[in-house]
Amino acid sequence: MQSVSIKNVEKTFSNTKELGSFTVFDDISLNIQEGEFVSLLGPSGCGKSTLLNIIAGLDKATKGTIYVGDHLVNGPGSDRGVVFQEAALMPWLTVLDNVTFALKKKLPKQEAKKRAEEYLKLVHLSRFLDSYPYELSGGMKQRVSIARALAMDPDILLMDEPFGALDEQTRSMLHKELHDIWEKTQKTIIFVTHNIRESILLSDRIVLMGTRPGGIREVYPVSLDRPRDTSSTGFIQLEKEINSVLAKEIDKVMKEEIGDGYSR
Ligand SMILES: Nc1ncnc2c1ncn2[C@@H]1O[C@H](COP(=O)(O)OP(=O)(O)OP(=O)(O)O)[C@@H](O)[C@H]1O
Repeated sequence: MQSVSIKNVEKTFSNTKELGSFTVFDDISLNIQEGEFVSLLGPSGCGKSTLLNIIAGLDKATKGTIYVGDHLVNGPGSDRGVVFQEAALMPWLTVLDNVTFALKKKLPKQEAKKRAEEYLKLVHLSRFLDSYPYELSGGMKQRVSIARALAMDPDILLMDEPFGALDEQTRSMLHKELHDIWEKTQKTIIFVTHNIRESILLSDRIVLMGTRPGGIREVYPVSLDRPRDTSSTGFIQLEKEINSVLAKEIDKVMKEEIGDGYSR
């Protein structure tokens, strides 16, 4: 497994339609330990996905550096697997073939198939190997997408609101599955969300980001015992504490977007 070290990272988009040159955040530094589960939490537009994409190597920082272990990130790499909000499966391939597809580039066909089956078992989809994506629910598609990323055996799993489009029950089932997978595989996970509960349920640390100016507002270590109980005093207290800071950040965004007419 590997650590991730983010050093003085800035991201500016030049020539945006509305704002011209626009700096999303100007100086983000954060060290994530091997095997740690870290959530990036914050209001819409604060740059969570932008930061995740820079770590993934899908976007470039304007300034600063990212290291995975002692390796400088300058593009996508097999040490990092990404899971997005939409599963983006290949509709013409079965569940098994979707997971086997990329594996076949690095393993002989039979081995790739065996490995894909193993990871599909881990996400409880062994009965659906021959199904096509259109035959699956949203939660099942997301499980395929998690299996596909894990099967490549990356050191780091980067997840961008992976459960954001799912109903509450499915989301809660997948929280448990992801927790078990994380315990079993000991992967380093960076998880983007704007859901406070989700971040407390899953994380070792929660990094709260804000906007205008963009950056890290607070870092909350979560020391509650796992599996976490949403009705425990510690859970509720932390939820309240984070909510009071996040609500201020959201107000700032809403006032700026809607103007003086906005009130909570
Ligand atoms: N390619 C781009 N060109 C110009 N601006 C961009 C681009 N990508 C993102 N932005 C801007 O950067 C800011 C941060 O976007 P980002 O998607 O990272 O936010 P986020 O915190 O992930 O939001 P959400 O929770 O809504 O997904 C936004 O203001 C967005 O409009």
